[in-house]
Amino acid sequence: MDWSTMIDTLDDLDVEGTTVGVRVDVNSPIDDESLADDARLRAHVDTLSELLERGGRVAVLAHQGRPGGNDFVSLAPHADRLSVLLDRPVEYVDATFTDAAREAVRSLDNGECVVLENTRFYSEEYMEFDPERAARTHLVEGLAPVLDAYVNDAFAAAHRSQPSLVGFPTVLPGYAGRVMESELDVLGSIEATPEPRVYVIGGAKVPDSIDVAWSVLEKGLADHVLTAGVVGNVFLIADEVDLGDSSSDFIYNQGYWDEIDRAQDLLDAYGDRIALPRDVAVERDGDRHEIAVNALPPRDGEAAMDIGHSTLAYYERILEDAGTVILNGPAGVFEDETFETGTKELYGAATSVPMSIVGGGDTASALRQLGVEGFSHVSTGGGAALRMLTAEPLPAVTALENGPRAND
Ligand SMILES: Nc1ncnc2c1ncn2[C@@H]1O[C@H](COP(=O)(O)OP(=O)(O)O)[C@@H](O)[C@H]1O
Ligand SMILES: O=C(OP(=O)(O)O)[C@H](O)COP(=O)(O)O
Repeated sequence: MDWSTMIDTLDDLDVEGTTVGVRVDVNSPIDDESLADDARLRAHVDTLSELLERGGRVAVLAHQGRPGGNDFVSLAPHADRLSVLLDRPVEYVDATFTDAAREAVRSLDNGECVVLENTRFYSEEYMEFDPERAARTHLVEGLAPVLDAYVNDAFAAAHRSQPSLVGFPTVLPGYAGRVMESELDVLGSIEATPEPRVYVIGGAKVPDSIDVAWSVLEKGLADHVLTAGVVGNVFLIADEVDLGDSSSDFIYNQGYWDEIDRAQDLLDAYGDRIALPRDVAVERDGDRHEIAVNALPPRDGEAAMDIGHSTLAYYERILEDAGTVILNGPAGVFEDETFETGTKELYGAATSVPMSIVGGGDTASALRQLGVEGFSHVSTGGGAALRMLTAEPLPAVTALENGPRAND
C-alpha cells in the first residue's frame, strides 16, 4: 500500500502558530518511578524538534504502562528528560483534558512545549472504541477544542484503537509524524520480503502474540513460528508439558490462562509450522540450570525463566535457512544476567538472516543492554510492528486515512 497518498505528513502542515496535539509513544521501562531507558523518547526528538523549530505550539500526549502495573506512573520524568533531549524547557502538567490542561495548552507560545499527564490515568483511554465513539470520549471532547491539528507519531501504539489514537484524528486534521512515516515506509510491504519467513514470538504479551501467530499462519505469511519467553511457556503447557506450579501460577496471575486453549487450537491447526522450546532454564542453587522438556516438571518453586541451549540450537538451524526473520519479545527474563543467554544468542543468530526486523520496547531495550546489533530494522513498536507484518491494518493509521485533511 502506498500510504503516502492517503495520509498527510509534517510536510503538509503549516506549523507556525498552530497548536498541535502530538501523540507519541514514550512507554518506557521504569525503575522506582524513574526512566530506566530513554530510547523511545529519543525516537521522537526529530518530530518534536521540527514542530517546535517551525513555530508550533506543542501539547504532547502519551501513555505509560498499564493500570495496576509498577510502570503505571506519571509522565513527569518523561517531561524532564524531553526537556534535556530537546534542549528547551518542557513544562509538565498533571492533567490531560481538564480546565488546567486546556489553560496550559492555550497559554503556549510559538516554539513552546507541554507534556500532558499519562492518558491512561483516565479510564476511557484504556478501552478500545471505533473512531467515532472515541471522538466522543471526555479526553477528546475536552482537549480537541484547544488544538488546531493532531500529529500521530506513536507508531508503537498504533495497533490500539484508543481515544488518543483514533478519536483526535476523527475530529481534527491528522498528520503522521516522522517516526510514523519511517515505520510505515519500512514495514508496509511484508509480502515483498524474502522467504522462507520466520516469526519469533517471545516476551510476555501472550494474547497479542497468539493473535499474530494465528494471522500469519492462516495467511501463509509464516513458514515457521518460533515460540519463547512466557509465550513459549504457554505453548508448552498447551502441548501438555508440566512446567510446574511457579510458571503456571505466573501465567494464571497474568490473566492468560485462557490463552492455553487458544495455543492448543493453534497447535492443532498449524502444529507443523510452530516450534516449541526443547528445554528451559530455571534457577537452582543460585545458578542457571537447564532442564529438557521431557525431564520436566522442575523442582518446587522453580520457574521457566529462559529457553535452554538445546532450543537455541534447534531455532538457530531454522534461522540458517530463513530469508526474513521478524522478532518480538525477549526469549527469557533478560533483566537477570542468569537468564539473558536465550535472548542474546537467539537475537544474535537472527542478525545473520538477510532481512531481520525486530520490534518492541522491552526487546529493543534488551538488545541495547546485551549489545546485540546488526538488524535490518529495529522498529519502535513490538505489537504494532508485528500487526503490520501480518498485513493487518493498524487502527490509528486507518483513523488518519479516514479523518479530515486540512485541504478537504
Ligand atoms: N520466561 C519468562 N518468564 C517471565 N517473564 C518473562 C519470560 N520471558 C520473558 N519475560 C519478560 O517479558 C518481558 C518483555 O515482554 P514484552 O513486553 O512482551 O516485550 P516487548 O515490550 O518487546 O513487546 C520482559 O520484562 C521479560 O522479563
Ligand atoms: O510498549 C508498547 O507496545 P510493545 O510492548 O508491543 O512495544 C506500546 O506502548 C503499547 O503499549 P500497550 O501494549 O500497553 O498498549
